[in-house]
Amino acid sequence: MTALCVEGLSVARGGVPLLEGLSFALAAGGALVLRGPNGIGKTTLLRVLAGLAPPLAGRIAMPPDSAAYAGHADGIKATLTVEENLRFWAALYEQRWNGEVLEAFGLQGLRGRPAATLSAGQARRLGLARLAVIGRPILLLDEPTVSLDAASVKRFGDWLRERHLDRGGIAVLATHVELGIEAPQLDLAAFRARPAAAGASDAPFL
Ligand SMILES: Nc1ncnc2c1ncn2[C@@H]1O[C@H](COP(=O)(O)OP(=O)(O)OP(=O)(O)O)[C@@H](O)[C@H]1O
Repeated sequence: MTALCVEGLSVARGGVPLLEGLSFALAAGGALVLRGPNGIGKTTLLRVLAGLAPPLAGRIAMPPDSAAYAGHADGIKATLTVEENLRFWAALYEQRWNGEVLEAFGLQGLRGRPAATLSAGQARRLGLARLAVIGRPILLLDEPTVSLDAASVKRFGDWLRERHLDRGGIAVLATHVELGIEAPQLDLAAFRARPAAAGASDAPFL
């Protein structure tokens, strides 16, 4: 059964430690909402969990090839249509194509449109629909509802609850928006990295 376990994790950005001593565990069906002010390190943490950047310290345990990160860049191929993009991703991840995803993300009327012509919210819906076709059980979601209207937020929340979490998926989300899922919140302010202790630098040699 899929699980995500984080122990004593510290992360840095641009060489600057941001968060330290993070531990949490999620079993199948579990979700966690990351909270904290701008710049605390939510994106950095999600990228480290996704394996896109190395941790400073600590351990991340999950089954191999089980996570997908969805960040600010939607990763959409502009010259392909909406449906071609989704079929491309499904094939890349060796998943069976199922056209139901178009309806689940409100894309059926846009299936033949070149992705380059989508509005910001429509492109975001396509980027989120990617998550539904690649079949990864652990979703790492960075502000997934940016640019979405209220109906699209609800549609995504419903999909996440009914089609992902209720089927044993896991999600870690940075979001300020209510998605209608039951999830504990982790306030990252409590894990802000302390400045290096006095005397720890090599200033005497400068
Ligand atoms: N390329 C970079 N090089 C150095 N520092 C960076 C870089 N990108 C971001 N930072 C800094 O790293 C810190 C953490 O950024 P991060 O994007 O993880 O925060 P966040 O909690 O996701 O913020 P927000 O809520 O604004 O999206 C911030 O202080 C930011 O200014």
